[in-house]
Amino acid sequence: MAKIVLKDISKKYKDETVISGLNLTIQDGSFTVLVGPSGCGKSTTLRMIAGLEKESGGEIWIGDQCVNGTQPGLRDVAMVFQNYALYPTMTVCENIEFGLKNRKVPKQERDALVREICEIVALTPYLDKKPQQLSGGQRQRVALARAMVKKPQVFILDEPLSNLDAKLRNQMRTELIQLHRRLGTTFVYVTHDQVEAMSMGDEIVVMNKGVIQQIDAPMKLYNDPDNLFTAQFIGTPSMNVVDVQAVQGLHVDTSAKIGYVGFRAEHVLMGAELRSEGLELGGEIMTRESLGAENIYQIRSNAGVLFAKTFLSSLETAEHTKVVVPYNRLYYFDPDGNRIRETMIPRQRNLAVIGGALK
Ligand SMILES: Nc1ncnc2c1ncn2[C@@H]1O[C@H](COP(=O)(O)OP(=O)(O)OP(=O)(O)O)[C@@H](O)[C@H]1O
Repeated sequence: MAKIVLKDISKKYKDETVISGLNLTIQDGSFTVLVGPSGCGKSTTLRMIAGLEKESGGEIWIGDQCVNGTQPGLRDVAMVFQNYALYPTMTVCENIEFGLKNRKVPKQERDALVREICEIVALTPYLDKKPQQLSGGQRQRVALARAMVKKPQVFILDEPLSNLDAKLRNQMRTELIQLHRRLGTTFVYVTHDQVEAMSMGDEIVVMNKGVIQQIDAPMKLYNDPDNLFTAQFIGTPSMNVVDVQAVQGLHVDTSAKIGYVGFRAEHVLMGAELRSEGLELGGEIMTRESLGAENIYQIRSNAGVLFAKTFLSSLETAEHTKVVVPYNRLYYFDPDGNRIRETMIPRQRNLAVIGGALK
């Protein structure tokens, strides 16, 4: 087990800086997920920790060792990738023990290790099979087992589930969470899928354009985002955000300049739930997505398309509707997208209106 510390890390490819001034501490034994849109620098960060990519500046510490310049094989880190990279001509057993053989681990010890690990990842019945005789999930387990026999201080997983179908992906997520609990080793996991990040990580690092936006536990990110990027990246549907210019009658006590007002779809009140205090908007219901107990509506308002989520019985599409968001459910951001936390509920407790007069 080991804590990982990245100090002022930068990475350039030729003239292009893809990461600059990145500082990150990954706690010993945590399941830390790096998440962000494609190209934001997640894999590059991971590959620098593993030693597969050289940092252009800064220091990387694993445990009490600065590993700048240390070869990947000597970092006590095991990696699992999206493409399992198994040897097709070798059996499951041979694939798993390959690294041990290279390290000249005696046969008896090798056999015991392979048996132990295969029990954990439920591969014992498949030891003599070749990779092409296995399902995607089983192949991914072989890749995991191959990493596990090294008994590394740190597991690094780069989108390991993205080749699996939705059902198997769900199952493997649960298996990985259980595996992490069982091993107690530091897991660093990369995904572009915020749902995967939220369901697996105990600590989530949200990245955008090579810059860390926020590091927090999943629900803290969702309920208390530091900025517009995190607010809109985490959660489905995404947080509704309107330009403050589109809002009339909102009086907020704050010293900061408000640029945007945000609210979550599930905090939108409709029909019988409507109140006489809050942010009110009207519009046409464009679509209704029924999730069984809940409905998600896309509403076209004067301030753009907004989402509302409710357990109330269905409203019809094309219907004109009025909705209200209570003041204590509003998030405020400055014109640069930074969260404004020090706000007071509006002095005038009445309705503010989005998008001008209602029809
Ligand atoms: N070998 C390379 N040479 C030049 N540019 C690179 C190289 N590898 C990555 N990049 C650039 O660095 C940036 C970060 O890439 P990286 O693969 O880390 O992103 P990512 O967040 O993991 O994206 P994805 O989810 O698509 O894998 C991208 O703009 C990419 O084009």
